Amino acid sequence: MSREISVAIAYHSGYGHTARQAEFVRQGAEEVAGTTVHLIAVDQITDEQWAQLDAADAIIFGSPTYLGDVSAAFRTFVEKTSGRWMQQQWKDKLAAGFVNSGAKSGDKLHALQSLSVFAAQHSMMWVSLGLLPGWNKSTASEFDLNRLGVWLGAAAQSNGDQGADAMHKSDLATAEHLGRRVAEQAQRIGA
Ligand SMILES: Cc1cc2nc3c(=O)[nH]c(=O)nc-3n(C[C@H](O)[C@H](O)[C@H](O)COP(=O)(O)O)c2cc1C
Repeated sequence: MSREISVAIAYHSGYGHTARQAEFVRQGAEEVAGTTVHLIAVDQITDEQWAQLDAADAIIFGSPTYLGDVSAAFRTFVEKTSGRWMQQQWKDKLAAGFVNSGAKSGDKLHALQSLSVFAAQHSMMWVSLGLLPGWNKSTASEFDLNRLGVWLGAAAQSNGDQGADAMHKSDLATAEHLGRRVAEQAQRIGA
């Protein structure tokens, strides 16, 4: 039997690509019965949304990769959590992350590692992607889930000359998978 849980997605997107990825994370979490999802753009965060973060069972963090790390706007949000960090207010909440970049690698693993260290500083419990890598055999397809072969979270690559509507189907399905997995884990831990 499902219980009521809440999953918050706290993300930044400068040009809309990571926002679209966040939408798919939301869809995935909403596929799990009993889950309420709050989608929060951290550069416009309101007091009500801070309260949603504080009340969430799980927070999924998302950022584009800018110069090999999370964006400055995401980092501003990170620093704004320091009061909560001092009180360890988010201790034992589930956490997970997703990142996006222009290049296939683009050093986005480093941005994802920043998200996981941020979660660890809050003593949160990190949920990995839970997928084997795709697109890594002669018979494989670029439309496999996890085509970019990341374990720590969900990754996406967005062509620099195209808008968010052209994002790769695999990356969006991988983002959806992450949202679903986090909500399932929140359900399981709460059971
Ligand atoms: C300031 C800046 C720095 C960037 N640095 C990187 C980078 O280090 N690696 C990379 O692959 N792409 C980099 N990009 C490309 C973005 O990661 C890419 O365009 C991404 O889709 C932007 O996401 P957004 O639309 O959510 O802001 C950079 C873009 C900007 C604007």
